[in-house]
Amino acid sequence: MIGKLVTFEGIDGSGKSTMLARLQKLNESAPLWNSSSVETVFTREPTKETLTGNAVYAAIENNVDPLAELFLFLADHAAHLSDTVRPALDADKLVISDRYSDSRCAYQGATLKDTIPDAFDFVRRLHEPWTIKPDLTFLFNISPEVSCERCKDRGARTKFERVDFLKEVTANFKKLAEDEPERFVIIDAEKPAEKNEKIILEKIALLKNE
Ligand SMILES: Nc1ncnc2c1ncn2[C@@H]1O[C@H](COP(=O)(O)OP(=O)(O)O)[C@@H](O)[C@H]1O
Ligand SMILES: Cc1cn([C@H]2C[C@H](O)[C@@H](COP(=O)(O)OP(=O)(O)O)O2)c(=O)[nH]c1=O
Repeated sequence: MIGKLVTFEGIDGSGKSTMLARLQKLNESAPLWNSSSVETVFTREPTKETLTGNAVYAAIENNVDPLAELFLFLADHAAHLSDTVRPALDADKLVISDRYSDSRCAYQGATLKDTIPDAFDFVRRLHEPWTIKPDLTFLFNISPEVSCERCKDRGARTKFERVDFLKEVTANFKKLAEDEPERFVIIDAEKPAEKNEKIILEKIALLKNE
């Protein structure tokens, strides 16, 4: 495996999809990786229009048992690795994923905290034997209040978009970033996207030379 894996993490409405779309557009005119635009793969978790991704969205909408939900998210991660991430890395590509394993530690670490002892660590350890670790993770940091304000027009799209819950998720993301400071870059996601795009492009350029 010789490509590089970059992930975007953060609570709902922190601007991850907006940034991914900006980079995708930029990549069409000025390739981010090597000489051709096809050498960067833009992807996401939960995956879209796949068997496992559809199962995850159905689980979120139907309030299934949180442990069952975790395993659906994990199944989607396994399928994402084998269908998209591993083949792209094997072909020396840059992979940029909107959400990845840290979302599980942060969100399911919170949904399971009253049912599983040390849920955060349990979720992290479930990934370890088989996941592919990102080379670089941008953590889009906004307050849960701003997040909910930005998401208010999404209707009942996800049950996770509540200030008290997002505070716990934020604390879990913070813990992940503290544990691996060399992998994480914290982005002030309340700042304009243009400014953050510049920071992200600079870090990706550095990664290319590693
Ligand atoms: N840097 C920013 N400043 C202000 N608003 C932003 C910024 N980035 C994104 N937004 C807006 O916030 C909302 C949520 O952004 P989105 O990219 O969908 O977040 P996410 O993918 O993290 O859920 C959208 O309406 C988007 O236009
Ligand atoms: C990938 C992932 C997402 N989620 C949650 C975060 C979102 O609230 C929801 C749907 O993800 P997503 O569609 O990426 O939402 P957003 O665009 O708001 O970032 O699923 C988890 O709880 N665990 C996970 O492992």
